[in-house]
Amino acid sequence: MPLTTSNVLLLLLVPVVFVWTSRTYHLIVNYLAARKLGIPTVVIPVSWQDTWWVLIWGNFRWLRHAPLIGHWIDFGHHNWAQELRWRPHRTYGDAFVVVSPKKNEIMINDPTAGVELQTHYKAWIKPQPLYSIFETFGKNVLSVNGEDWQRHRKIVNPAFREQNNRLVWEESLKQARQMLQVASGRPGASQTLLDVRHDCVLIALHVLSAAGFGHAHDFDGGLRVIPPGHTRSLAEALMFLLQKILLVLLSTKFRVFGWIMPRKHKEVTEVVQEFRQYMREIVAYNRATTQGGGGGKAADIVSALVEADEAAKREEKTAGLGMGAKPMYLSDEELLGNLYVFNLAGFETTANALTYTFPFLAANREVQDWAGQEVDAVLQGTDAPDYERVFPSLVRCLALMYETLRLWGPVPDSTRWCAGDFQTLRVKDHEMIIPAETYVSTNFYGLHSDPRWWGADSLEWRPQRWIQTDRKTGKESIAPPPPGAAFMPWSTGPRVCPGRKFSQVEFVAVISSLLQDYRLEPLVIWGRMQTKEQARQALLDVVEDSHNVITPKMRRPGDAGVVFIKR
Ligand code: HEM
Repeated sequence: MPLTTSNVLLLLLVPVVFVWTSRTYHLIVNYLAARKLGIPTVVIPVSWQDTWWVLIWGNFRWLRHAPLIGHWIDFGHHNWAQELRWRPHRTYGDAFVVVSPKKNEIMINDPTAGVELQTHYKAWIKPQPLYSIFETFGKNVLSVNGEDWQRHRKIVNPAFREQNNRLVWEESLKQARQMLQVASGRPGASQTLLDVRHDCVLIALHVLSAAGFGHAHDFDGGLRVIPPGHTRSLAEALMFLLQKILLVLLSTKFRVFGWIMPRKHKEVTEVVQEFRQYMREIVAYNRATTQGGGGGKAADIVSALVEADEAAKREEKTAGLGMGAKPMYLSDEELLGNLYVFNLAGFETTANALTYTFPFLAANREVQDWAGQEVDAVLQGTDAPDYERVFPSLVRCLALMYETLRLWGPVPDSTRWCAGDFQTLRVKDHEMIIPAETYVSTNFYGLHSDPRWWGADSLEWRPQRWIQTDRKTGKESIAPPPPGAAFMPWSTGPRVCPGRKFSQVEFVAVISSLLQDYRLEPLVIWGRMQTKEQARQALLDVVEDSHNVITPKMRRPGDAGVVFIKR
């Protein structure tokens, strides 16, 4: 065939027509399947399941309010729940299905159905296409299902014991004090929310390094040091892996990526290798120290994990399981996979909870004084508050965390699909038969802020809502969510976050250290604002203008800030 212009055009057109026809076909098939569910449908031509669209979605954000196609942009983003919360459910109901050429996704904003999806982990499992993103270093407790998950969780659970929480407490106090010294020593004791995020990330990284991996460092310097035999610090490697998770996925899963972007591929390969080496060294060290079995005295997570794994190996030997029987322990690759996930799940989540709490505190002086009263009464001026005595009494500090997670938790929605060919799911009086490979996502942000359950002030940060007082003793404790509501920022049921208490202890230690010695005020950034009230409003605006990069992130953290006032 001669290479004429019309032939070239034809050659280019053929794949376009093929892709278009195939997508239209799948859209129609999916639409017909969605109709059978008996709930409202929203049809979109592109979705977050199209990788290419995820990469360019941001450029079309401005079209969100355009008539007719605005909702393509809204629902075409994987974390629309973060921005829109419960609002689309007012139009489409507490269960509706988003139909695209990829897989159908049912969105749920019903507390009972949401709890069922999280709790019945055998019927509603984690979809592999979504969770394989967390398997760069091996399968792990977060990503697997069924019997495999039970094996992982049995070995992971003992690592999160009270002994470990005490270590988290002590390390968090140390980090918080050092951070407060650095922060209050900055010019004018003031910082933008960018500095706040930076400080909170460093605290969380250091606490995880000490209480998770047995390596304690000082706040200033610490983890950024490059040990002999390495080319990057652990902090640097970790931040790269977390912040470029999509790049890491593309580079490790698709060989073609290396041909198209050789420089990026090389960088990813180096960082992955570096991180693997760190984790291998940590495991080797812990294996050596737990040799002989049962002798592990260290309180950090990894030593307990390695100890539990070695114990499972011994148990298996004693039980004399025959050839072909499934192992009871974790392979080396699975061990590494779990260490990676502890890093991923353990630091970004808590760092975020702290980062979002600072601006709210600075904008609400009365809440600082309210929580500060408790801190003064419980700590009574001591510099070394004892974990067992103090932590359970700092319920107002914990209420601050609940309230921040209610509005800005790290996981805006949570997706499952059914095990087997189908499952039934009831939303109020409507029962659906949900076929295999249909995503079912619980809208956490909707459930946590819908005014039907949380009242007219549902979008206000008001930690007092979490405190109840015993009429007889006057003792305060955390109140349950309002009647009919569900609150599950750490998920719920057997797959509830094993690091829940770890994160609570860390948060309370940091916040109580802050309130013991300081109060926060909104920072007036000269040239941008003039009054304290404008500075306060800027804090709230910057928080509200968040997008989602693995977890919620403020788009303009440099546009508002806080000042540390010594008491
Ligand atoms: C504010 C802090 C935290 C929040 C809000 C949080 C939230 C969550 C949520 C929602 C899940 C369920 C995820 C899913 O279903 O896909 C989860 C699972 C998990 N989290 Fe956390 N997390 C926090 C801190 C931590 C910490 C500090 C660690 C470890 C050091 C940790 C380790 C894990 C692990 C290993 C899982 C998987 C559990 C399983 O599937 O059995 N998390 N977390």
